[in-house]
Amino acid sequence: MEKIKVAIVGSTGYGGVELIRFLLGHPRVEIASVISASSAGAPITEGFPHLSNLVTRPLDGVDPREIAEKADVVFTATPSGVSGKLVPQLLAAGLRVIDLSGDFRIKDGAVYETWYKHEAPEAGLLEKAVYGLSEVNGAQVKGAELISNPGCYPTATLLGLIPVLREGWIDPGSIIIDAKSGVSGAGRGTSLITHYAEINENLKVYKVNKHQHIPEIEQCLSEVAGEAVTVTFTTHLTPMTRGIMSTIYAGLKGTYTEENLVELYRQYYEGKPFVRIRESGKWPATKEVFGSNYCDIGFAADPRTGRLTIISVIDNVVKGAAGQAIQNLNLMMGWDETLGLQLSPVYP
Ligand SMILES: NC(=O)C1=CN([C@@H]2O[C@H](COP(=O)(O)OP(=O)(O)OC[C@H]3O[C@@H](n4cnc5c(N)ncnc54)[C@H](OP(=O)(O)O)[C@@H]3O)[C@@H](O)[C@H]2O)C=CC1
Ligand SMILES: CC(=O)N[C@@H](CCC(=O)OP(=O)(O)O)C(=O)O
Repeated sequence: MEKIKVAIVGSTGYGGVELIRFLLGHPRVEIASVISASSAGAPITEGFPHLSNLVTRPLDGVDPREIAEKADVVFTATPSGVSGKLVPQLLAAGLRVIDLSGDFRIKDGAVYETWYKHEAPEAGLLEKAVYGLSEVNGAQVKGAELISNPGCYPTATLLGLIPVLREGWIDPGSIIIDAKSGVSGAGRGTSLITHYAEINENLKVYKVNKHQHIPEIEQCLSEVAGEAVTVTFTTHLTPMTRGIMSTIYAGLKGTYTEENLVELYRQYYEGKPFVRIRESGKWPATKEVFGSNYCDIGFAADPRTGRLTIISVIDNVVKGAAGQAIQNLNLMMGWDETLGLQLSPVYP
């Protein structure tokens, strides 16, 4: 079977290393270049012995022309601010790009600058970038030149909310999202907040009303609802390595049972292999998706308060980053979207 060649910039970060893990098992992909800004020339196995005998080529430097000579598609698993400057050069060199950062997700540059606190990429590229929420935007992803991979919290939250919002079953002004993440969501760099002694046996709230994923969630929900939607979104850091649980509350506009919700979601996600809907009264846990590309969703509808609770879980490094990026590569190329991603969650 003919293979395409891919390169990974930021291959020494959590997202990059996870891309390598899945792409090594992808039947239609050859990893042509693993790239590092700080360790070019060194073998990747120096920092990641678990890749011994699996990735034998040394790390390449960040040179868009060289990358274009080796590869057809490049993943940029680079920090926000870095992607915004690098991606235009990669596109100009003729590459197709799947960017994992937040730099191309927000269509309005001024909104981006308010939340990310640095300069937005050029407006034309923000317009061109396809927001790669695979289950929702798969048709636009096909053939795209630049895919902006969604954030980890937005992935769990939007997949949990879109069907019920689109159907008009909830009040768009009533949405509250309470989300928790494992520490790998913060990337591989060390910081006091993710230091073992600070997070072990601890639960921390952070970036209250200031999280950079708020405008991304609101942008997508507003498109779905056809009106401006604002949300209350609170993030927590938990003492686990991987996993996101997004617990979402909204006021119901009618009397809907959990059975109605299960049916609605199963219909909406029919033919979408990575979204699994729990039956009534069963709620998903982060361990049930650990190491996999699944998003599992469950519900509780409370007739006493008229409120709906949606619980949506993903592995932040997989469905929240590298896995969805590969799903988007598959959709971009017109392949079966599960190629290279058919791993069950790790248990126990
Ligand atoms: N971790 C997660 O769960 C998620 C992460 N993301 C986003 O994906 C991106 C990658 O995240 P993650 O892997 O966790 O981050 P990490 O901090 O673990 O890795 C980022 C990598 O980027 C590389 N890098 C840094 N500066 C440059 C530069 N100037 N040019 C080229 N490469 C550079 C670094 O490697 P080196 O110095 O070797 O080049 C580093 O390994 C980020 O934008 C993040 O916000 C999105 C969803 C979820
Ligand atoms: C636990 C943790 O710190 N998570 C990070 C997720 C960041 C991320 O994924 O960055 P993007 O904006 O590129 O999506 C955070 O809350 O900022």
